Amino acid sequence: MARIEVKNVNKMFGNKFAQTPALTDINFSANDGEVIAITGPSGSGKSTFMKILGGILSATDGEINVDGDNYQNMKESVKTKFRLNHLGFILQAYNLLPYLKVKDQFKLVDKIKKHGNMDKDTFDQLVDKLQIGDLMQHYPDELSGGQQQRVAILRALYTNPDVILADEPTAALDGKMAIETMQLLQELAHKQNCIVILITHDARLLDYVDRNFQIVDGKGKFINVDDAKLV
Ligand SMILES: Nc1ncnc2c1ncn2[C@@H]1O[C@H](COP(=O)(O)OP(=O)(O)OP(=O)(O)O)[C@@H](O)[C@H]1O
Repeated sequence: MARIEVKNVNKMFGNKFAQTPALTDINFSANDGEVIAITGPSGSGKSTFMKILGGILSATDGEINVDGDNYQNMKESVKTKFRLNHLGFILQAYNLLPYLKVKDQFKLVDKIKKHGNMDKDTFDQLVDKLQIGDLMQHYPDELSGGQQQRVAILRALYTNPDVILADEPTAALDGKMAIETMQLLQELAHKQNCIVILITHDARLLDYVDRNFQIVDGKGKFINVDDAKLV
């Protein structure tokens, strides 16, 4: 059985008078050690699907099984604990806390999750790799979009998640940094057996993924990575 299994998931937005389907009958799986790209046109349902995978949004119906447990049926408190211990989110909005300096964004994580966070050596190496050493004393609104994105990436990885969900994680980065970040995510999957699921519009990043799940008009299917046509 795959580590993550999604069966017949539908998502409707709206109210009881008018509903619009955002996702229709989605079936998906992810195994340890895999990098999976989610691709598809704007508005096709990619972010909605990722939010459902991360438990931020509930599906209208269907199953999301993680390690054999139906995520949809978990109590909110269990889901929150699961997210904290297993998931790393890299979101488009970066989600850095505006009133905390960069260094304190990590200290806050230490307060919320006291054990199992990144060791100092690995942290220092990634600070170098992502070039954020000089940013530690700054507040998020003093940073460029790319700098905020790099901090957000390290903060997501800081809890040592085994599932990384990333919504366009390299969109604000220059070409070289985008590729290096993608190589870092690939290394986490292939060497540390994490699952990396990322939404991307950047065809260059497909060189670093194992599988490609394409969503078009709310319907999804795995397609050959080499055949992927990004719209
Ligand atoms: N909270 C919401 N309420 C109502 N409709 C929504 C909501 N969130 C998303 N939608 C709709 O669901 C559809 C899918 O949106 P979604 O953001 O998942 O697409 P996407 O593929 O991630 O797009 P993009 O590539 O532009 O980020 C769109 O028609 C969008 O308008």
